[in-house]
Amino acid sequence: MAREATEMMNRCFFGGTLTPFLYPALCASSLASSTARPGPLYARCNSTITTGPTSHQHVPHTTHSSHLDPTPDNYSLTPFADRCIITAEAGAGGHGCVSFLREKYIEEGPPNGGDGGSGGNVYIQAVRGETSLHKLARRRLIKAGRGRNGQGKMRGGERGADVLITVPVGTIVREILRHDPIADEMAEQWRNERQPPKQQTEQEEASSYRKDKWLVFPGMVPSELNRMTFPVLPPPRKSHLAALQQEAPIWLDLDKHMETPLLLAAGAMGGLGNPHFVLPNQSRPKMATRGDEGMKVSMQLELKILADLGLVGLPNAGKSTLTRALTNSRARVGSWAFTTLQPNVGTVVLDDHKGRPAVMKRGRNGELRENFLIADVPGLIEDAHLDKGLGLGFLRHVERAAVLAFVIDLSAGDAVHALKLLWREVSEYENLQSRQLNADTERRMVTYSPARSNSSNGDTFPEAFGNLDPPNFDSLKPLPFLSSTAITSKPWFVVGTKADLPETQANYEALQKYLEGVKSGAQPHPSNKQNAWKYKVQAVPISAIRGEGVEVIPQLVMDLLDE
Ligand SMILES: Nc1nc2c(ncn2[C@@H]2O[C@H](COP(=O)(O)OP(=O)(O)OP(=O)(O)O)[C@@H](O)[C@H]2O)c(=O)[nH]1
Ligand SMILES: [Mg+2]
Repeated sequence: MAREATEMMNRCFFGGTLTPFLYPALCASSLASSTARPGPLYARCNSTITTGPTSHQHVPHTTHSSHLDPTPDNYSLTPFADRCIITAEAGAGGHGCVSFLREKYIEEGPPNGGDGGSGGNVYIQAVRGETSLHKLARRRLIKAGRGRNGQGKMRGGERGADVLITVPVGTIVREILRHDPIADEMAEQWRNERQPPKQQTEQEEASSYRKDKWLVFPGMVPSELNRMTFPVLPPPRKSHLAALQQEAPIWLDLDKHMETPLLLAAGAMGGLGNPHFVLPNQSRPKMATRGDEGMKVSMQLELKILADLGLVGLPNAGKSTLTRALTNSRARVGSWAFTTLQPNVGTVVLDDHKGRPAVMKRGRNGELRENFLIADVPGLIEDAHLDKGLGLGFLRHVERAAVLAFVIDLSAGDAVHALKLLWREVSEYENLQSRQLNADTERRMVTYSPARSNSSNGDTFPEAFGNLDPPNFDSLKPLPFLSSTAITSKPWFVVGTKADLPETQANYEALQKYLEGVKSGAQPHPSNKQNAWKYKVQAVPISAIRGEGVEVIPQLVMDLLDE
């Protein structure tokens, strides 16, 4: 019985986009030929076919709340943030140690101070379970552990603890600022090496005491310190892990679950113990170097939910009720505008072995899809693209949805007008995004100017090269751009909700007629854009509050995912 009904429903729905349960008059002829059984059909969300009130009957107003018609206080609210700025600081290195061997009969033993441990690394990983950036937004500074100092008896310091930043899948990471003391030092040294050699006195050759670099034997008096000669400072060092570090500036689009973390900032190197400074004339050096300071990277994190279906609609259209009807989510539902203040993500289970018809769909790598994600965002109002209402801030979550569903309240006036209004806001948002992308591209463009050749003056190449500034290799490479499909080229369909209310049928029919026109090209695409997707566009009438008509949506979404 259930199978027959579903088949018939599909035939009705996909053949002429008619629904026997909501608007029986529209489907009467096709039903008459396909079924001999009398009585209206009701297909509920859980696929049990029952008899219920017909469309002209009012929904009996009951005081009982249910999953689909909950009381306004029946919802779950999880903390949510989709943007934050964090500073990741790699661990500083531990200091080297000044120590000497002390044993019986060995009065003045050789130096045996260990090296400092290197600092901890900062990693990032996009994981499936995370849904929000609120935890990171609260922390702001994320610091890896400092390496421990070296100790006597040649004992090296322990490494600093690593930190792992876990973010939801769909997070975009952009570097804002970077402070890398070792890279700065290396650049400085590079420049100095290319300067014409100065006449240095022997006194200058040996480095002087630099408090930020040297650590001296405890108990040393200032006069002794002044008399001390310090060896030349060892060159700046980077940990071998720094080679795996993300290139500057960091620009990541973490749109897949990551099995292994990605290194953002490698920990700094520890200082050198006093055995490193033994010289022929100084067998007992009383100095060690301090550990390096860790690098700091400030980044902007932005979450753009990666849902398969994004719901776009005016406030109070019934988006959250539809999310509840399709999923187990407990999005807030209320009969006023802006009930939803933050995006809700629900998981639509395609086959939960409870009688819901299995929707067959294989993913890119051949595995059977068991579920898909649906993003319910706050309602859009007119001029949302000018940052009115809450729309603009949340449109980024539908921007990356594979399929868009325009949810339109059939009982709230002209549905075609509402659809055009929604499309206008969405396409304005898209224009805004492309303008921003162009500005970004311009900012990142590198103007190529060939190096001036001085060969006519008889200069040799290395000398001519020596006069140039150090090349900034990072700026020479084109940075990867975030690939995103234009919103207007995404497949979409319209969900006409509240079809259980009286006098919605004419509105639905007008909407259906308009969409036929769009599909055939008689009407312009509601976004007024050329090449916008319109091939299989259709409207689905539903009553989310009763869970009627919603069962066709999963199959529709799965079909459109291939587009
Ligand atoms: N009769 C009827 N009422 C519905 C239906 N769907 C939703 N409603 C009612 O419409 C009102 C608004 O529903 P919501 O789901 O909160 O609407 P929304 O689009 O999420 O609203 P915002 O979050 O404010 O944008 C609630 O009172 C629902 O009970 C439906 O199919 N039929
Ligand atoms: Mg809502």
